[in-house]
Amino acid sequence: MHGGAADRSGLINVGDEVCEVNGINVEGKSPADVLQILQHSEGTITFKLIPADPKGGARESKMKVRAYFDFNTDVDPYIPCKEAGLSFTKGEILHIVSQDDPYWWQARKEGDRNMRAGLIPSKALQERKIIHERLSMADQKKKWVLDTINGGCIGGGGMTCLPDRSLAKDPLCGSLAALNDLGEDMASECSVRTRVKKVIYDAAESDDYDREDIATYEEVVKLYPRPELPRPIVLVGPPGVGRNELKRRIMELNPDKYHTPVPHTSRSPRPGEVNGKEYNFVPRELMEEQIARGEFLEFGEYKGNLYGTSLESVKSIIRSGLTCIINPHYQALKMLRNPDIKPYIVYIKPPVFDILKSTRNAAFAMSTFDETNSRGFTDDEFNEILRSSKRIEFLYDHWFDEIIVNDDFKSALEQLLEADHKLKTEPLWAPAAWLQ
Ligand SMILES: Nc1ncnc2c1ncn2[C@@H]1O[C@H](COP(=O)(O)OP(=O)(O)OP(=O)(O)O)[C@@H](O)[C@H]1O
Repeated sequence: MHGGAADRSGLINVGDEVCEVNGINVEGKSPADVLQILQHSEGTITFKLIPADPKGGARESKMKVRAYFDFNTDVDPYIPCKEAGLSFTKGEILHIVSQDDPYWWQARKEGDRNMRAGLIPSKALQERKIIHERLSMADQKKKWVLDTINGGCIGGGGMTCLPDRSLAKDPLCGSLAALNDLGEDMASECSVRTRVKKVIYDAAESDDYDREDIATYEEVVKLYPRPELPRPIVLVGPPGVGRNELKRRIMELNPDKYHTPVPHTSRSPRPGEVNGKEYNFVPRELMEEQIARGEFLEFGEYKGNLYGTSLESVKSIIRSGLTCIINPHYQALKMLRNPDIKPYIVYIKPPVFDILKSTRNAAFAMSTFDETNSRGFTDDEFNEILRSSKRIEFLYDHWFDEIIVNDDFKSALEQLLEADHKLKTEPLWAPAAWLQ
């Protein structure tokens, strides 16, 4: 292990061949056999080695990654040696020091310079675990449907059938509970979708595509602030959580610093509307062509007219040296997260139901689920906000640079201003791919 006793002694190197341990010939023996001998040895241990080519010694890798999952060495059923494992939580930065083994990499936590390296699952191993997890979940759902039908639970005498939640305890099924909740959410979403939005946006990519992505590790580097090209702030969150209000207020506080792109529309200007101010008015055919070419971050149709935000409008604000602030539909994240834009993604999270309801009611907040915006939120709508927040977190939380809980509005705004200050003054971890 990097940083372990053998490594620190400087006497044993990667590639050395072990011939004898305490005088016992171990040629042809497996590593497990040699470990047995070591476990039964006391005091000084003597190795007889054939040294590897001194010039061919393994160099410590400099790769840093952000972990996109939690790993707990105490509960992992596959780790060859629990004591040698390195537990971590989602979002932590790990310094990968060795990828020699295809299944178990060696890593240190960023900043822990003196710490001995520990074993972590390799990308390939973690991907296999996730695929296994998804397959067992699909099997479980199939089994549940069959059991339900065979057991006569559908319409059967008031009996309630629920999927077996105990599976969530299996370490390989760690996110099963989240997925089950999600399944229920999707079913219940249908019942709440009676709302009419002012503008219904569609993004080019679908959620299902994103769910196919297997998030394990992402190589990261420190990105230094460039005042001439400020990174845009992207506010994501469930509809109705308050992203628009936060964007409006931050721009009101600093009109010379923050800008938001002017949306495009295919509808004709109304009296008094100026092209490039309220909207960029474009002919429908042109907007359709631009959408087909993938030039729109998000788009949708409302009352026969197209509306959307173009990628170019975001880029032109960045080039002007102003901080672009946008609150797109969460499906636009995939398109935004690229080296040209380098977004700083802030997730606006709703507080728990009681606080969500009391803060919004106290502020006489207007429901964004109501087309006329003339009434408060209903309990169903608060629940819908919470349900869609769970869904967004499940799909995209590994991309969030910052999470702000929007309970008290003033404090949420302060946190957003602090986040922007950090963005402008500190080097922050970002995907290495953005610099290549
Ligand atoms: N922390 C808060 N406390 C009280 N009211 C709030 C808070 N945050 C937002 N609101 C109010 O909630 C309502 C909805 O906010 P907003 O329009 O910003 O939501 P949104 O996330 O942009 O939703 P949509 O994407 O559906 O337009 C507004 O009336 C806003 O003033």
